[in-house]
Amino acid sequence: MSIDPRPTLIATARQFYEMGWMVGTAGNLSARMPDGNFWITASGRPKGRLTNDDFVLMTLNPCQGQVSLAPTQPNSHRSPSAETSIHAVIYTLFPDAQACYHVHSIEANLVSRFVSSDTLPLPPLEMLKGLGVWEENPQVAIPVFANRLKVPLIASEICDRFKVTTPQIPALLIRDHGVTVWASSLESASNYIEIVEYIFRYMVAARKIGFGL
Ligand SMILES: CSC[C@@H](O)[C@@H](O)C(=O)COP(=O)(O)O
Ligand SMILES: [Zn+2]
Repeated sequence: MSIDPRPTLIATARQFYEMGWMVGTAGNLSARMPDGNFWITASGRPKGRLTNDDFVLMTLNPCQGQVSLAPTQPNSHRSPSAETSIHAVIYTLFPDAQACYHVHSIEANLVSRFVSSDTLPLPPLEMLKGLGVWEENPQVAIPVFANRLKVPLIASEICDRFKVTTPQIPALLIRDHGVTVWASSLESASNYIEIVEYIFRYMVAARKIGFGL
């Protein structure tokens, strides 16, 4: 029997809420199960006060990259996150991804405005090792996508771009919206969120003191 990831997702959402990254109903978290289904936060639930009832089990249809409610879905009165299509694309493109986390921080939104292009260069910080970049003076950029009212449009733009160009780090930014990471475990996904948020805080602080990157 597989382990239910919901208690960990609840604790993680609470931690991110306390950091100011999942205020109100902002953000969504998901975890893939061994059978390929994934649990995702239900739409519009308060992320600092989630319960097991605030998750929806989804089935991934890898052929079409589409998702539907799993037949064994217990919380049928809940709708899945409005951003489920993005999680589905990540799980489809990255077979090793077991967790996908999306948060809204002030810093993520500020840095997404530092460029008008579709990638944002990151400073060559030691912290990048935590995202799997083991290079001296690494030249790494995070992909940036436009925010769109119709979330499946964002998902299909992510899919189209990542099918051609694999991102250097397991993270993407949606301009004026937030950051999404994916990882091979819940713990790593949590670490990745903390690391990208550290890098964004550094970038905002550096710009504040006129420190060129
Ligand atoms: C505070 S509203 C934010 C939403 O529009 C969305 O961007 C978000 O992250 C949460 O949506 P949800 O449907 O609850 O997963
Ligand atoms: Zn969002």
